[in-house]
Amino acid sequence: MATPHIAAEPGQIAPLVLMPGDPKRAARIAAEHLEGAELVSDVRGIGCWTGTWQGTPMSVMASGMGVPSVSIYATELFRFYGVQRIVRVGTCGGMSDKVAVGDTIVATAAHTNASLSTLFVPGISLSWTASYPLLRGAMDAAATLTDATVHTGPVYCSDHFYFANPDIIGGLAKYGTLGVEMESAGLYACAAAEGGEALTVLTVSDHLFDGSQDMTSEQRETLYANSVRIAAAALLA
Ligand SMILES: O=P(O)(O)O[C@H]1O[C@H](CO)[C@@H](O)[C@H]1O
Ligand SMILES: O=c1cc[nH]c(=O)[nH]1
Repeated sequence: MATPHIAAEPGQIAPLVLMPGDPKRAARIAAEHLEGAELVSDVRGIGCWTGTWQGTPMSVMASGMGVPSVSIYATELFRFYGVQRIVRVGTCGGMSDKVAVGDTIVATAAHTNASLSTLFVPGISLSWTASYPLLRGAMDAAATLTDATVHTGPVYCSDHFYFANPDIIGGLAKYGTLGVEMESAGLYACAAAEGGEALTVLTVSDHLFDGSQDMTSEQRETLYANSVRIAAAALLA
């Protein structure tokens, strides 16, 4: 049975899902990395392809931008399609001197200004964290990549792309936050709520402290090779 946002029939989406934000990146990943990829849903232009990765069924589906969007897709995948693991393959802005444009960040946790941290348990601001088995699988894979610079640590999942308050960015950077993006907390929250597993792997596409090496929109769509390799290995771990 289809959901309001996904047209696939039960069984057409694999238990393992790669989830970029950008629908065009999803199409590219499916075309370049999945064998026998078939489009199984295209509601609102959010394509979902299912094929195999090294013989194991895997799907690629975009999340769109922001916590509300990723929360809809992640919830419907976990709750109605039997999805067990979702790994986001995204981009982020660097907000630490330790990371450079082109590096990869594996997000162990997600700070957020989104309301969902305080929606679930009255009086408590919940911490959103990655699934440990996925995190371990990602780092085992990262250790084999000699051409990748991979960092682990918390990221900031922001509800605002253009509202880069210097006090917030500076404060989060002081406490070891590596990058800013817009979906990880929503994904981790939905995994926690639905009993699934989730991880976020990010390519640093620009840097908040030094914009000289920032990627173009085309580079953000296409330069994800290390993130995809790490994300797929995590799904298969
Ligand atoms: O490149 P994606 O995966 O979309 O991720 C980042 O890019 C978008 C903002 O440009 C937000 O979705 C942010 O999280
Ligand atoms: O959300 C995002 C994504 C990439 N770069 C940013 O600065 N923010």
